Amino acid sequence: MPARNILVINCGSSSIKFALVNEAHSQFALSGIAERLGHPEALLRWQRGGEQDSLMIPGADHRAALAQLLPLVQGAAGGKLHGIGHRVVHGGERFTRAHRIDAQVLEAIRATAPLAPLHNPANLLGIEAALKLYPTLPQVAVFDTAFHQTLPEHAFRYALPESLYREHGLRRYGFHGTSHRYVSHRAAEMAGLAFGDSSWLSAHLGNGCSTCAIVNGQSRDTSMGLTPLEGLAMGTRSGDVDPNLHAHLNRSLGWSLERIERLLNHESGLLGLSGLSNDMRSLEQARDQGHAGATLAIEVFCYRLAKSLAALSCALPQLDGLIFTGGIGENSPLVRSKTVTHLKLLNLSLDKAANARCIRGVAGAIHTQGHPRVLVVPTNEERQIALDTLTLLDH
Ligand SMILES: Nc1ncnc2c1ncn2[C@@H]1O[C@H](COP(=O)(O)OP(=O)(O)O)[C@@H](O)[C@H]1O
Ligand SMILES: CC(=O)OP(=O)(O)O
Ligand SMILES: [Mg+2]
Repeated sequence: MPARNILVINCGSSSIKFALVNEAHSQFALSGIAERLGHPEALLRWQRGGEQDSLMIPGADHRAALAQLLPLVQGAAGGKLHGIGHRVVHGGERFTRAHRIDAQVLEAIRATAPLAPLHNPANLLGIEAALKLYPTLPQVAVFDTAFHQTLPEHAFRYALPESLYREHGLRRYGFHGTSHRYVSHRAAEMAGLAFGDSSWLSAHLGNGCSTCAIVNGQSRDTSMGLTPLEGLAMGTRSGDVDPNLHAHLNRSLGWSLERIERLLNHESGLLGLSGLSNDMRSLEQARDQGHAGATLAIEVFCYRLAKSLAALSCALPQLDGLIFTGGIGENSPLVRSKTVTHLKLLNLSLDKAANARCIRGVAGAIHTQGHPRVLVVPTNEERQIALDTLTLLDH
């Protein structure tokens, strides 16, 4: 049987990230992004075999952008596309693994939308547009939350009255599960350990950031909660704040819920602290030039990350290694070094040269000999989504 092609779609509110994944090749045949959807300056950018290209698609919505994508995808797949895998951020308690999309699954994703108002409605837009455009192709939903459904109750419950959990689903769900699962599996391979018999801490540091404790192949605790706002300081998200902040801003400044939601999701984190940028690359450059806001933003980011990792170590019987992944985790020796400096009580220590070497997709061990493993493992959510999609289509 020839190697199969899966189109992977990660739909945001104003963008669609996509990749054409072939089960036999680690490089994507095609990948790209359609961004600023709904705006006059909407743009489709893609790369294929080292070549980059772009096309203005003024005013295109999700469906129009997908319609533009299809010929590119079909061309790169040689006319042979086996299915579509969709990233869905929130699957609630219903989904513990990937599911073939049908009317019931769509309804369940819709029902979960109030728990992820920034993510699930966008994911649904992508799925509905793809179903209309490609009605005969099998389509699969792969959930960020699914991997975390193994959290024990003492880790997933908030200290709130039980009825809020039972009647309204208020609990910690966790996100980035596809990435934490992929990198911890790879880390076990790199270390020569069995995934089912090893314990890891993982830090996924992209625009959204989260940590996870993985024991014997299962997620046991994670830093994100009911929504992807809880936990670490991120690009534009605040992470943990005092729960009384909402009431305080409302009473003392008269801010509405919408205003507070915008503050915490879009104006905080690295951007809010630095007053400059949500992009770690820009902040590192500004820090080198003595920018006080950028310096503080990086310090807060790393300290909070270390604090979260130390807290999650409570969920581990032993530590077989700490994993760094995501755009920042894979590319910033500075963030890795500052974070590990706060974790001396976990006996962590980095090898300076190895830490400097692991950037731009280079995987490797960066710890000092005789200390617990620290690994840089490039994530590949698209590949994991494609593999989950193929596994489901095989059954
Ligand atoms: N060389 C680098 N040094 C520091 N940070 C980097 C570097 N390259 C990328 N990043 C950071 O990675 C983050 C984006 O991560 P990524 O995983 O691509 O995001 P997303 O969650 O959108 O997939 C940004 O903060 C970006 O600045
Ligand atoms: C769940 C989440 O935070 O996703 P992203 O990192 O793609 O924003
Ligand atoms: Mg990414």
